[in-house]
Amino acid sequence: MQKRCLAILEDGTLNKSVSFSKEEREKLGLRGLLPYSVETQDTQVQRVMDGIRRKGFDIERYILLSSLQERDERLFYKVAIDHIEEIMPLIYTPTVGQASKEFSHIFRSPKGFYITPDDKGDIETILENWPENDIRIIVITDGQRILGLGDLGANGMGIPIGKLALYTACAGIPPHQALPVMLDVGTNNEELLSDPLYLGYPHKRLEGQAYLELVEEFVQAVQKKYPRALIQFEDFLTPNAYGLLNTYRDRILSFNDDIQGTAAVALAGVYASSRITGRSFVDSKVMFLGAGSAATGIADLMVAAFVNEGLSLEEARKRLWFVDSEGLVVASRTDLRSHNLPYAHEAIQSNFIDAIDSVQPHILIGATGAPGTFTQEVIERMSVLNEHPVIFALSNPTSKAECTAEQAYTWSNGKAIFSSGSPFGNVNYNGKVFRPGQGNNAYIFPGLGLGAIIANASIIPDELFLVAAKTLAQLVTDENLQEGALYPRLTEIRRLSIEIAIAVAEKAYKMKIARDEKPSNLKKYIEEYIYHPNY
Ligand SMILES: NC(=O)c1ccc[n+]([C@@H]2O[C@H](COP(=O)([O-])OP(=O)(O)OC[C@H]3O[C@@H](n4cnc5c(N)ncnc54)[C@H](O)[C@@H]3O)[C@@H](O)[C@H]2O)c1
Ligand SMILES: O=C(O)C[C@H](O)C(=O)O
Ligand SMILES: [Mg+2]
Repeated sequence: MQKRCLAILEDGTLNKSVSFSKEEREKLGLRGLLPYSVETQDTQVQRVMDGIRRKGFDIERYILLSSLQERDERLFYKVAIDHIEEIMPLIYTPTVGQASKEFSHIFRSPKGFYITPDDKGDIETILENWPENDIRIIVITDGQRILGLGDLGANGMGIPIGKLALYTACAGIPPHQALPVMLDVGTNNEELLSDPLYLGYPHKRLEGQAYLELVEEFVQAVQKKYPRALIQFEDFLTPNAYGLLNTYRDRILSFNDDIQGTAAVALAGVYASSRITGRSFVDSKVMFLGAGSAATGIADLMVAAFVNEGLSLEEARKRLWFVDSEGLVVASRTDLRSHNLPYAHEAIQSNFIDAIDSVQPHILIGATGAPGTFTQEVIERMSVLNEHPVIFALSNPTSKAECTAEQAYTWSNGKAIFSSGSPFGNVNYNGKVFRPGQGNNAYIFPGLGLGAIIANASIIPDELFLVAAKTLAQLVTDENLQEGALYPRLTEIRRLSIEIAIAVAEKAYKMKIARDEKPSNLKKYIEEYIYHPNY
């Protein structure tokens, strides 16, 4: 039955507030419930932007936007799409980091789906409580490694909510087809456990077999109710991130964004950097600071890319070097995890600076969660070794970046080609304005996910990440590079995501992993599928 009167204004998917026309007000029983003026959606966008700009703190802006998302979904997405450069840092990194830390304190009304160990055996049943029947994309976290902020338990729900808002804003996934999931298995964060307002399962983390069984039960429930849904694993602690990736990558439509999405965005940036440095990718030597899931994910995709260009596996791996909190990753070390072993070269263990001197990398990629680790000495060494050192400070949020954009440009005398996981504003150095690109998986996952959904792929093999990386790199313009950015402007993100989606879907059809027939006009099909927030 069609909703009427207040029920319409209280339904965020139907509400358009003062944009209801006089005729609609008459027909829907809204006369008397709204002020006189009938406004366009653009005028409402203006009012929201004024409200955002009037606030003193980003966390208040986050709360305002979160309430808007509930109250008037289309207006929320219209604001996000039309002002993406201003809004993305408020609904995503860095503000989503702070919002996650404070989640239990700023909580107003629930969004998304929660699973705890108490739900064991019932997940299929409780999933029936979710009102939508056609979920296409799920972002799930267990909150144990939220950005570089550590174990935030159930407070980590901010991340799936934020990632899915980007799926809609950046790639047009219809919001009712997206499901944020918190796998709340407890937290080992004592501060949260002793916080009387903490909303999560107030116990130490479930681990081992019981944990894996809960994930498996969830995956099976999803397969049953939402067999087309793509599951994106997000912000799991590295051992679980790899464990779950290895369990599910060849079995279901899924990927780990921190390992694989990050890999594609970094590889795209590295490809684009060749056009400035003049050094081809295949001749590049890369040093990673940090040897966790993000850095190793990048290296693994780079190996696949090198091998595609004709190198042997061994030659490929030899171009990639890691330094972690214990120093250079070398074969003689006994503390390494299995994902490090392919990159544990025969060399003498050393500290970071000595490793730079001995390896002489062209590209430096930080994924440590440890701020300030790209010191002046590090940037200066890289600048002595390279005319244009390529520097990625990927750790999020901004407070965890290995260095700031300003430091990278200043310490390299304006020579660095710099990208960061969280946004930095333009930097004026010696009269030249640099626009640092944002090396964040947000350039990849929306388009990749859209492509996988469109093809209804059965799995997401590395080839799909490679094609996404190549497509993104090709979309970087000379103008972007002249500004100093290895990535296009975010204002282009919807167009970029569609290009990535087309390339990914095409590849899926070619590899015969698509479960749906290829439409006669793929681009038109995608354009008809995607969500537009206009009233
Ligand atoms: N930009 C992006 O798109 C993106 C994507 C994924 C992850 N990240 C960021 O990457 C960071 C790391 O994530 P992860 O999942 O790889 O974490 P992780 O815990 O798996 O890895 C961290 C690594 O950094 C090393 N490390 C820590 N402190 C160090 C120090 N002072 N010196 C040298 N090495 C140090 C650790 O030894 C470990 O190898 C996080 O801050 C996350 O936000 C960014
Ligand atoms: O969430 C982000 O901004 C990127 C990435 O997935 C991360 O975990 O840091
Ligand atoms: Mg992440």
